[in-house]
Amino acid sequence: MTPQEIKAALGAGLLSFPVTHFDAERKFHPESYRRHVEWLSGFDAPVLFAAGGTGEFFSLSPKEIPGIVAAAKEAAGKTAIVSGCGFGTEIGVELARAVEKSGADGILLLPHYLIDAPQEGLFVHVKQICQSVGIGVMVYNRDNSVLAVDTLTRLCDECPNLIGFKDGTGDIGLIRQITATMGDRLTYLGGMPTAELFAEAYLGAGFTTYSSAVFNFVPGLAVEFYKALRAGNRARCEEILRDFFYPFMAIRNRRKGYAVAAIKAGVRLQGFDAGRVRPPLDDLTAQEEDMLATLIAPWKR
Ligand SMILES: O=C([O-])C(=O)C[C@H](O)[C@@H](O)C(=O)[O-]
Repeated sequence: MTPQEIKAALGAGLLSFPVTHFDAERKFHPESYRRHVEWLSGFDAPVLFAAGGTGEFFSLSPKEIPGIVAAAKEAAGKTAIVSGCGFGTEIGVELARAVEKSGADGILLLPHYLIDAPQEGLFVHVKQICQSVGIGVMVYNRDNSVLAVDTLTRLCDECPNLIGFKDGTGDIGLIRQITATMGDRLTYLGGMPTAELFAEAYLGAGFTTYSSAVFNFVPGLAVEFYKALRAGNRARCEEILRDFFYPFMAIRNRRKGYAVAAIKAGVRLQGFDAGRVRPPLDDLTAQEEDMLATLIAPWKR
């Protein structure tokens, strides 16, 4: 896909980040992953993100990621696949080139590793990643990698293939300034943990769409929420928030890392052999998994 094609696809609907499936030794488990991606691509998601945050990008070796992208491409049919990318600039450039060769339709650049950096350093980092590939790039704005409006403007001027901006800061003032300044130069994607909890506010701030982690295991419900939101059906959104998202949030908030581990548990509960999370994350306890099973029972496939 060209950068403009992936930009349009990103803006066409609800997005999601499949978990990465592991076997008993916590090695990538392609067969189970492909079955899951194939199931998800049957729902209304124009783009899926392989090896993103929910896909435990931070626990994968850069060598594993092109294979994960290739497996997602094989299983996804017409659904476009964007790959996670990140770490420092050197690794990021190598990884960006490798996933482009594996067929990725675009790249999501996650925050660089560990250290805080000045705006000029972030500018050079993002620019070098963009210039290393021909496919579209979107930046994930959060933690140690928050771009000021001026930096983003310079990047858009110098990198025609920078097509997307995903936000995980929750800083409504900043993101409104960005959408008001950059207009339709970028596609905007809400990416707070359990994005539905913030989706209405992000749409109000000019965002195009959001990514749903729970789409991994209750895709029908995630799509229903998305459609109700887009149709302005606030009553239905609030009902789904109360029946599903707030109880899910209570489980997710029990321990650090559950924004990913609870999603993987949900995928296992739907009958996929997704395996356990890799350290430094940890899995839900048996009791917490039972709570999740009760919550998702009405949406069992
Ligand atoms: O990198 C990631 O996996 C995300 O931040 C996307 C998730 O889908 C997030 O939006 C969520 O938890 O709903």
